[in-house]
Amino acid sequence: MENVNIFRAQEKRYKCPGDLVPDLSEVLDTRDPNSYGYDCLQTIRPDVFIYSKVPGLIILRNCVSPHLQKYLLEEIMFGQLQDAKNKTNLSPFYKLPLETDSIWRRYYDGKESDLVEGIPPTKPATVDRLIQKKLRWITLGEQYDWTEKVYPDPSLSPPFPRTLANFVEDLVQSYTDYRKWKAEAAIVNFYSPSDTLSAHVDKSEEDLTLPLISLSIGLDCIYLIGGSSRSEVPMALRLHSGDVVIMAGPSRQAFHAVPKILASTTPSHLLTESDQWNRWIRTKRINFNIRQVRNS
Ligand SMILES: O=C(O)CCC(=O)C(=O)O
Ligand SMILES: [Fe+2]
Repeated sequence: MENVNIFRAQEKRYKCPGDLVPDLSEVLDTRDPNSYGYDCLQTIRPDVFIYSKVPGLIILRNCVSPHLQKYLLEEIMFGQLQDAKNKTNLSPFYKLPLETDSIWRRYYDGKESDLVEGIPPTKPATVDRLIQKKLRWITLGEQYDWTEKVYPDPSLSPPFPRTLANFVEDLVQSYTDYRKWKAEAAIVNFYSPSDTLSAHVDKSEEDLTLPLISLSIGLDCIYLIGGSSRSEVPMALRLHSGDVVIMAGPSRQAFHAVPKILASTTPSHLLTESDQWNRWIRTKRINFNIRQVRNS
């Protein structure tokens, strides 16, 4: 029988309020050769690792260049977030201004105290609160429906952003056996230091053997990944800005979670001359979680 408490105990172990740091002594950090479990890592190319305890998982250390990290963040905030076709967790609850008057644009231009009307019974909220706290995800390409847990008719979806697709398709081709893998949908997760993502398996895609690829930008996090049930003890991995994880093979259907975002770990290359940008990025981890949805 599944003992859900085994995974949950590890989530509890790392989860702690905001700026506090949990005990990292059993967390694998690919940037620290003295860290726990480092000797179990196998280097298959410089900066590319596999880990015997999680078959199929590929860790690409520092794989997204600083330039591309910034480009992807700017494209999300100044581009995709302004387009009503890309759904966010806020879409059903607020009358969001879009295009050049988007909540991001207002925030960025110093109008963070502006109120945005809620769709009743949701109360209005300031632009600052929406950007800093309430925006948790946006979908790109095929728009996953979180309520029905399905991907609706693809002909209604906006196209998948090309730069991001080219980048991850090359990685999947280089490091897995899937030569024709296509980026069709992404969930972009925004986390602040007190946010967590609880244990789950992503299983709405048609072919659950096709790899899933995940880019981390901004604050470091602790990422847990176990096996096919919550009874297996997960490994804890510290992910840094620029790291990529490919969940291929058995790891594609493994339980995983993000119990902790580590405050004050933003790399300086993500800062700009804008105070508003810096105030936002200093307290965020942004995860691009990319899938092929359809059977090839
Ligand atoms: O934030 C992460 O690294 C993982 C996100 C995730 O598992 C998901 O979006 O399904
Ligand atoms: Fe996931």
